[in-house]
Amino acid sequence: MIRTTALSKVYRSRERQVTALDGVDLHVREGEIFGVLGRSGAGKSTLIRCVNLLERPTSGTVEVGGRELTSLSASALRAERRGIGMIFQHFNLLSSRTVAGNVAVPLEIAGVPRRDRARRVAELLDLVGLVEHAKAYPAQLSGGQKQRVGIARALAAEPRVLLSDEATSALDPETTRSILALLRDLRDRLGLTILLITHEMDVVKNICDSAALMEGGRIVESGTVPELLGRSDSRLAREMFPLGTPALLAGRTLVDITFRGEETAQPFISTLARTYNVDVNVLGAAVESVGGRQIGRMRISLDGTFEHNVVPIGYLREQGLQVDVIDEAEAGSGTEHTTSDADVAAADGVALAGKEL
Ligand SMILES: Nc1ncnc2c1ncn2[C@@H]1O[C@H](COP(=O)(O)OP(=O)(O)OP(=O)(O)O)[C@@H](O)[C@H]1O
Repeated sequence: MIRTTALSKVYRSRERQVTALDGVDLHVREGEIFGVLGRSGAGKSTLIRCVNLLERPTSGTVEVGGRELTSLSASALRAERRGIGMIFQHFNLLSSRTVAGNVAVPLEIAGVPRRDRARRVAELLDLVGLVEHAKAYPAQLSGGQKQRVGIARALAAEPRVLLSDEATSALDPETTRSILALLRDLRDRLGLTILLITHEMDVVKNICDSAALMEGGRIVESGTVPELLGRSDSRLAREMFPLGTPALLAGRTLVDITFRGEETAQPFISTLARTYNVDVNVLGAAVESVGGRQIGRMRISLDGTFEHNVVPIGYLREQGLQVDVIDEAEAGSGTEHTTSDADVAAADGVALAGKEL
């Protein structure tokens, strides 16, 4: 649905030049929610602004819905942009207009007749749960309500694509969750494709089907969340589902289990303990339930050395779980044999807390 090819953007001023994008190949599939993560200055805003050509790339191409935007005339580009809505961190609402008045702006620009406009605005406010606030002014709204107005306005022209530029960064965690739930619901109901940029790992973890990590104007890692989880070297997966540095325990085997939605670990762990009569300790888990399916990682320790546990580990692998046995090279400094399982569990915690890049 969205494809950028070898996208580059160089900002030049008299004193210096900055390469904000350096050959970005991005592919967002139709109907997915795709999150781009990265530290400040990584190039995220430039990328999203290049997708609807608010910013002209220095080189490379941008395709949205099969049309190459970079080759369109100004008027054809204006028409294509109607199919791309955008929401912003600071909402960008007109303070002198009511909620309904703000949502009506794109319809007025598109020349929609007054009666149709009123009907469409009512539908949009219903969609975002703001019917009762139609006559309120932005100053009378909470941050979450303002962002709902921003979302309704972005959807006014019935776009197929929604771009979100740090849309929840100015909101508290609970409001963030409700806005993310709204975005997911809108994607499901309207079949939207959503590209969002964020510096919050929790946003990606909560709603994204796919994610990319940007650094220095490049995409250094990308894939669907299950694909990323399947890569042992994925930084995004480690940040999303952190288990901490493993600490080896004398006479026990440490194992990391990754499950990607097709299976859940817990029933297998119980079966494992019963069938093979092994003592299993869960040392840490970073698990999220997405659409009724569990994805995440879990660290367990099994009684005995690796040689003693070849069969139970084989059993876990046969269940379709990704199983990584941790050896000394990967373990952290806590390898003293006095470390107890309880210490390790306390150190790892059940890592569900928010994490920022
Ligand atoms: N209009 C501009 N003129 C010159 N340099 C710019 C301009 N916009 C961005 N840059 C530079 O391009 C680089 C990427 O900036 P960009 O805003 O895309 O990063 P970002 O990942 O979105 O960061 P943030 O999360 O802080 O917004 C930075 O070095 C920034 O200083």
